[in-house]
Amino acid sequence: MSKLRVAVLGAKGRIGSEAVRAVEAAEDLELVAALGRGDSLEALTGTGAQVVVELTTPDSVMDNLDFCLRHGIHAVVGTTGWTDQRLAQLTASLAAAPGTGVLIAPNFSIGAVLTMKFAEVAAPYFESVEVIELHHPKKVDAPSGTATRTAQLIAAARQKAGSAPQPDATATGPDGARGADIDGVPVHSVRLRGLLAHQEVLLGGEGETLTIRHDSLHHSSFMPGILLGVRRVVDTPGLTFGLEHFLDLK
Ligand SMILES: NC(=O)C1=CN([C@@H]2O[C@H](COP(=O)(O)OP(=O)(O)OC[C@H]3O[C@@H](n4cnc5c(N)ncnc54)[C@H](O)[C@@H]3O)[C@@H](O)[C@H]2O)C=CC1
Ligand SMILES: O=C(O)C1=N[C@H](C(=O)O)C[C@H](O)C1
Repeated sequence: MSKLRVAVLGAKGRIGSEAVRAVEAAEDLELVAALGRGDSLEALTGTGAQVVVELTTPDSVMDNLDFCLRHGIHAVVGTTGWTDQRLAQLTASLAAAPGTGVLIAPNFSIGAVLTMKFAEVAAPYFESVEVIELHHPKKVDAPSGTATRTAQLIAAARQKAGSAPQPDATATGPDGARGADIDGVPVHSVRLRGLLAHQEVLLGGEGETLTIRHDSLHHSSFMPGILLGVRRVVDTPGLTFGLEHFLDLK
């Protein structure tokens, strides 16, 4: 059986360099390009890449995906910065590229995907829900893509269940003291030397709390999810948002 031809964008970055090693080590995949900032995307067509793993920056991802879709190259995207407007733009580009698949995964680690799922299930059962994400200090975006997605899932689950607004008597204090408001869910971002990627979802009800915590201790935690995405995206045209769809968790 012929190997799937894979390219990595952001190949010199923290997660991109780990992805290069993971693709090289996979027997059913062939790494055909490992591109960094400034490298020409023409290498993708020149090498016949079938799938791109996009691990760059929010300011690069849209142009890179535009190139991929114009050339019928599938994409597995870990880069953050996904707004409704960007998703609408991508959906329009995908409509003009029938048969091409894009997976956007806010988080590729199984534990983080399960954290999001557990939080979504638990959220309607508690009065209060807040998210704390903790990352290394070189991260450029806040809140993290994972925390943003977690808060959106929590808010949607609470709205569906008819949950009341969260209790919060805060009337004074500096801006930001209560975190970012993502669909009514407070999200707090910590940037700390020594950390990699961590998240806690705190839920509170009458006389009890529940804490759901996940820790990515090494970039290797994201690799099985990336490889799963590469193998599945080629048979999944259109936009898939969230690795849970490839884990049969939805
Ligand atoms: N979904 C997930 O599970 C994960 C997502 N991420 C996300 O992946 C992205 C990258 O994270 P890190 O590796 O920590 O950042 P990083 O800054 O270490 O790496 C990004 C790399 O992309 C390169 N780059 C920028 N524009 C480029 C372009 N147009 N073409 C090719 N390369 C380009 C940069 O020069 C840099 O080497 C971030 O958005 C981060 O949040 C990170 C870890 C896990
Ligand atoms: O920048 C990171 O490191 C990470 N980014 C993703 C995010 O913003 O959620 C995934 C993970 O948290 C690591």
